[in-house]
Amino acid sequence: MVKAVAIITASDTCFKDHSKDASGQALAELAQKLYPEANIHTLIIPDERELMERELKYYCDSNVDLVLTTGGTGLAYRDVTPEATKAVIQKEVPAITIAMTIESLKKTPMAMLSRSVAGIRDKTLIINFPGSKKAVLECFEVVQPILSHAMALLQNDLNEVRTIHDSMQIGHVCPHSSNVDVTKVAFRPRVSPYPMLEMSQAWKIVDSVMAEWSEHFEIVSLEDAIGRVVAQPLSAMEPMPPFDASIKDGYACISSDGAGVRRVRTALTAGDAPTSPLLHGECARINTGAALPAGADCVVQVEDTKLVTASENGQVEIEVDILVAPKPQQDVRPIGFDIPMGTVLVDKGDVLDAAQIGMVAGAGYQNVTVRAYPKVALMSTGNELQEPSELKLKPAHIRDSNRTMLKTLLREHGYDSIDCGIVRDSPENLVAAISEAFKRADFLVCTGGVSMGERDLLKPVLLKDFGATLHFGRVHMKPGKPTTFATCEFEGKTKYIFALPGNPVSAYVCCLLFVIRALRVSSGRGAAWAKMRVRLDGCVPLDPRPEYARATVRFPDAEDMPVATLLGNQCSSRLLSACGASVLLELPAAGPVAGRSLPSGSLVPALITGRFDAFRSQ
Ligand SMILES: Nc1nc2c(c(=O)[nH]1)N[C@H]1C(S)=C(S)[C@@H](COP(=O)(O)OP(=O)(O)OC[C@H]3O[C@@H](n4cnc5c(N)ncnc54)[C@H](O)[C@@H]3O)O[C@H]1N2
Ligand code: MOO
Ligand SMILES: [Mg+2]
Repeated sequence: MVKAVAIITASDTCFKDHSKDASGQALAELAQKLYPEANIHTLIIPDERELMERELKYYCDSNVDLVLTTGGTGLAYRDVTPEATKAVIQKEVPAITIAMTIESLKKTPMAMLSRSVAGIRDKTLIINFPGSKKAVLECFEVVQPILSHAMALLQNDLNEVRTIHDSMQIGHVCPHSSNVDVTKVAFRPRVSPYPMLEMSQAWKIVDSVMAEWSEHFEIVSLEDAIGRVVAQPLSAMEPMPPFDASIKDGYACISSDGAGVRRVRTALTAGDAPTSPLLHGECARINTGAALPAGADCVVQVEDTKLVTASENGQVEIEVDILVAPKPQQDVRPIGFDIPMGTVLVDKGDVLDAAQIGMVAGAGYQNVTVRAYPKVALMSTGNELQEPSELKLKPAHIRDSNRTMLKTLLREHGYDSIDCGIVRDSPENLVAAISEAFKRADFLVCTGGVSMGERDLLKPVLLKDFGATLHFGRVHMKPGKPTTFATCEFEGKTKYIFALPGNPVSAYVCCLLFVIRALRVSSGRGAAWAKMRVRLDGCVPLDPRPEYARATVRFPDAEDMPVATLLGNQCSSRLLSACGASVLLELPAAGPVAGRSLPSGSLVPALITGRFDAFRSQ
């Protein structure tokens, strides 16, 4: 267990201006990612041997597990980090720096000029890294696989050491190995072998894998086209309006007649076909949307007229007075005013909304060709699960809430799914059910069985039985840490697997953040959720992992920021914390300061994943 890591930057330049310390910053981020629960201490000192020795001793004697230095390893006069390190270590571990050098030499012969040292003082491992960010990133990748084992050896953690040795015997140590023997529970890895990716990396992977999705098309009726992505443009085959139409209820006139009394020749309501042309001195009573008679070039609204004579029974207007001289084209929509013929009504890539669908319907289309959605299969895994409809709960059982939730969540975002039921936690059951799901769908979204328990079999089954490529198996996020994304070839087709954690809130959040994102990318829509900044209306404790906290939002005043209220306890099992959520607050990780919280009034980014008609606040 790594509780504390220290990063020391040795550089005269960075000591004067801390903002220049890119390599120390990079090391701190890498260490935090690898050991999210650890305290990370950072320090910048000038290239002074005595100072370096003092700080190395201080951290080692304070029981820091790992000290990583950056800088001062070269040939310059003031480069003294290796000398200081040699002075404090009791045993050198030369192969660590040899491995780093071998790897760096593949990139640049300059690696020959690094004099890095690695060694141990009591129970602390010290490693010198070069002073550039690029070199730090490359060298860290080299040493990362041995760090946890080295820590376990130094801390005399016999269990951990034995597990790693055993798993080396049976081939467990490679994170993406398919050689996983799920029958040997004692030899299962006790530390997750899956690298913990940052959210941004995980999203990048999802986006790039889904970008490979081959486009398919389907024809759907306009009524089913809401939210779909247009694959073939549609153009107006006729102008809108198809005739000169009145914009007002009034009288169609000849503008050159000016103001004055007119004989009311006829009455035209919407849908009436005009008969003979108007003559000078005449007008036609007309309604909004009706076609103007030939000869008329303007409409005078009824408010600007006065009755002069009418039939005795009041049924017929005979003469009206036009009080204001009209202008040509006044209150007339000429042919094609709204949509000229040939206008592109919807273009390739448009995401259809109700207005577009109405416009296309108005142009005479009944169907539209859109990007096909992937077929999605939904499956819950777990020996403890019962169908929600079962009347009585068996001992230690719960009803499956995830499947119904995910089905409706997907539907809310426009995606149908195929129900593949509940699958029990055994390799045979999982293999049979996953094969069946692959026959029916392109995407498999399943929940449960992705963490560290001996019944968490999804990852080994995907790797061993389906030869899947695991793109990631852990993400630095809460909730959803063990979220898994894999692809595999099945009967000549690529299948996309989102194995979400079983905890209902984790399944909910990860469906929004990964599955819906992937569905959007694969159907040609933008990946990202719209974001806004909100003001917290209470103090919010921070988790060691970056957190997607569920909250409602209110808009107190047009001038003010929207205000977010957390939906109670954010425990991953408590689905109440997602009920009525309008947003997922993007809370930062607490970082090295344990117990850190954001004070009330802090501004945080929020992903808009829900509606704003939330009914609850707790
Ligand atoms: N030793 C460790 N244990 C756990 C870790 C870890 O890192 N080390 N991670 C925790 C985290 S974080 C999560 S999230 C969960 C993920 O668990 P799994 O994906 O393996 O899911 P299960 O173990 O099958 O179930 C977890 C939880 O959720 C309930 N569940 C499962 N399916 C459903 C469903 N369809 N409807 C309702 N509730 C469901 C299940 O009963 C469990 O309570 O692992 C932690 N453990
Ligand atoms: O990541 Mo888990 O989803 O915290 O409970
Ligand atoms: Mg589990």
